[in-house]
Amino acid sequence: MFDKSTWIKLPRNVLQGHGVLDDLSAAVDELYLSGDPFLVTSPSPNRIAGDRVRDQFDDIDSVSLDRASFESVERVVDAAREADAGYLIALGGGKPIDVAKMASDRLDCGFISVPTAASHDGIVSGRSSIPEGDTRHSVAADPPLAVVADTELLAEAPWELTTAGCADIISNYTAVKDWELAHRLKNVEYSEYAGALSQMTAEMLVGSADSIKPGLEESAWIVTKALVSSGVAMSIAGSSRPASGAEHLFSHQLDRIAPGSALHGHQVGVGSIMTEYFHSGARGEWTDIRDALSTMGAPTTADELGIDDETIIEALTTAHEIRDRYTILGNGVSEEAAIEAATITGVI
Ligand SMILES: NC(=O)C1=CN([C@@H]2O[C@H](COP(=O)(O)OP(=O)(O)OC[C@H]3O[C@@H](n4cnc5c(N)ncnc54)[C@H](OP(=O)(O)O)[C@@H]3O)[C@@H](O)[C@H]2O)C=CC1
Ligand SMILES: O=C(CO)COP(=O)(O)O
Ligand SMILES: [Zn+2]
Repeated sequence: MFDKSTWIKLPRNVLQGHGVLDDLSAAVDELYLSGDPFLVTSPSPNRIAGDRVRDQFDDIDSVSLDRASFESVERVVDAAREADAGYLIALGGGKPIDVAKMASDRLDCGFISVPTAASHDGIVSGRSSIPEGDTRHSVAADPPLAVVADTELLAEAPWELTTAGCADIISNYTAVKDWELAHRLKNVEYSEYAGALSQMTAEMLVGSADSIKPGLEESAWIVTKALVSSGVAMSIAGSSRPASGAEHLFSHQLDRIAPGSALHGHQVGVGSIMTEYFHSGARGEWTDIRDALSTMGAPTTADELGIDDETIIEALTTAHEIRDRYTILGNGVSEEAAIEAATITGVI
């Protein structure tokens, strides 16, 4: 009997462009949602754009979060229930978006993604990434019903947030290699379509590197388009595999042992240089990854991340413990191998 089936969930409306934040309520109207919105944000996004969102709705309560955690999810669930909200609006970077994504799943309601930074590819994805103790959970959740990505707002965000988004996309190269490896060695389910889309997204971004410069709204446009496309690849796969391999395990481990040191995208970019070295050796393509990151102004060394060499090695040797996801790190790399990889690639 034929027993394959798939259910791909994608956003219904994706608005991207200059000033589209002011079309948020129109985009919501198109979704025929019932009830009032509830805004989930964090301090800077709230300061920058909170009122522009609130001004478009008659009745809207909000909560501002300092961090992504299961506690924050509970806080949003309780506050949204209290407000009898019909749906959530997530305004900010990856943290409020991930928290709102998971809370909307708990509340059985939809959410709208309104990124204020082109810093990560969770803007559209159907995954919510939440740390807990020594591990990190990549929880399945519905993707947003709509995405409203205002390139004027995104272009005004600190440039490092945009370079973090570029690096999150460039890391797709190694994420896809890890996924293919896990498919070959561990029979992990692989989607050709999602893998190809993820890789093509990285190639297109690297191909546009010359147009990605601070102060250009065009840069925010190119990077956001890539982030949306990468999120769609995750939604098609039903997992973060197309965009998260060993380089992400390394970054998640850094978040645990050196919290707040560097942006997610910057950490995965540096991780990707080293994991590409593990994949293809000293003469391999790690130099292409390093050069692409460097052209876009993203960090390529421990120094540029603001993280000391010992912490880099500790994260690299223990990254495989973060979660049950087979990658090129296998059951762990030795300290000597980690030092050699980090030294040859110039990370330390
Ligand atoms: N679910 C998924 O598929 C994915 C999830 N992620 C997750 O997303 C997170 C990383 O995203 P990231 O955006 O870096 O995290 P944050 O939401 O923490 O944002 C990074 C920083 O940027 C600030 N910020 C956001 N927008 C602006 C703006 N317009 N102007 C000035 N400052 C701004 C935030 O301020 P403030 O501190 O005030 O909030 C924060 O300090 C990680 O937790 C990662 O795991 C990443 C990729 C995919
Ligand atoms: O950051 C992500 C993809 O870029 C999400 O991946 P995780 O599932 O590793 O959190
Ligand atoms: Zn990422």
